[in-house]
Amino acid sequence: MDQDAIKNFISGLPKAELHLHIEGTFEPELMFGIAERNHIDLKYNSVDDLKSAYDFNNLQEFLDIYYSGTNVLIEEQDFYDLTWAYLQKIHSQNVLHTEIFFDPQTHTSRGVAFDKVISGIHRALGDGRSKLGISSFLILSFLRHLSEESAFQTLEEALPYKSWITAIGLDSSEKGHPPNKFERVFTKAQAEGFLTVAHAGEEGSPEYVWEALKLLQVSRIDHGNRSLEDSLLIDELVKRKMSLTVCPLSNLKLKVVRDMTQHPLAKMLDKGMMATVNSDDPAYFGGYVNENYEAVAVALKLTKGQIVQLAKNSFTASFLNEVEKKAMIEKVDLYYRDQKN
Ligand code: HPA
Ligand SMILES: [Zn+2]
Repeated sequence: MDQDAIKNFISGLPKAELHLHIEGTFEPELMFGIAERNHIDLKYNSVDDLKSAYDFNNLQEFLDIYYSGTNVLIEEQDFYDLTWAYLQKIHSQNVLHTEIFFDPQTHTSRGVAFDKVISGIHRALGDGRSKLGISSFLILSFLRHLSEESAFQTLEEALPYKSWITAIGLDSSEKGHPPNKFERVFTKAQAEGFLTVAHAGEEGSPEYVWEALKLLQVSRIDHGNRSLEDSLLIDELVKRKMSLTVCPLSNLKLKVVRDMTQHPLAKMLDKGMMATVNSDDPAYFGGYVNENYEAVAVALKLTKGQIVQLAKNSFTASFLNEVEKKAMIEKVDLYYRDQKN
């Protein structure tokens, strides 16, 4: 398959996205627009000036810029606009279902009310459903560089909005902030009925993945790249059919992998792991879901069958119910069959 054929095949393929930080979809053009209407000065003179700062050596260098970009988000409408722009974008990429992280502490710590953040996102997701036919779930993610107490407080603030939130996640600076720091708050979250996921094994050691499984009882591991360093862990992940939400362009931009040809995704699939492809923070890493599929498909010379497997995995690993999953997977099969004829 040449590159155009791969691109076309991926673009029509029905997909789900399971690892996406809504704050990471903040495109520079929208950032400048919202900054202006909120009368906030960005320290960059232009979109190009801002984009030139998107050059990272590790996760922390990215996070510093990512958090500073959120400073212009103040009103409910800002969170709506941010989410709506993302939904329109993925609609053009044939993403039928998305499960979105949001980081409330990034906003509440600046004095923006939890209600404004979640109401704007929730309203856009409702419009995504009614106007674009995109189904979605929301995942509240704790910032792991902050304290356990702050996570407990955030969970408390979320309880009145329980019906809008499907799962609790864990993101931000991984090293030095192992999952065990959040065991008690995740236990409480589960008792309140939330599912759990956690970023683990992006920069952190395989031990962080073990902890996420055993202490946080996660339904998915976000990233999980470094799991491949531990053969017992690989066996455990395969046995549990544990899904990994892998983010290829993120891994490249944050230097988790040296080169896309070295990306562990092919190895994960070979070993029978439930890997999925996602965009993480598309406005910062140079691509949405389709560009992530394309990058790995080309670099790792994936077959059409493997690309289709990734799309099916994205639905299998989602929080949709079994009937919904089956219907989505049938759409993938139908597409593949049509493409063969
Ligand atoms: O890839 C990530 N890792 C950890 N925290 C994050 N917050 C946004 N993206 C990420
Ligand atoms: Zn992430």
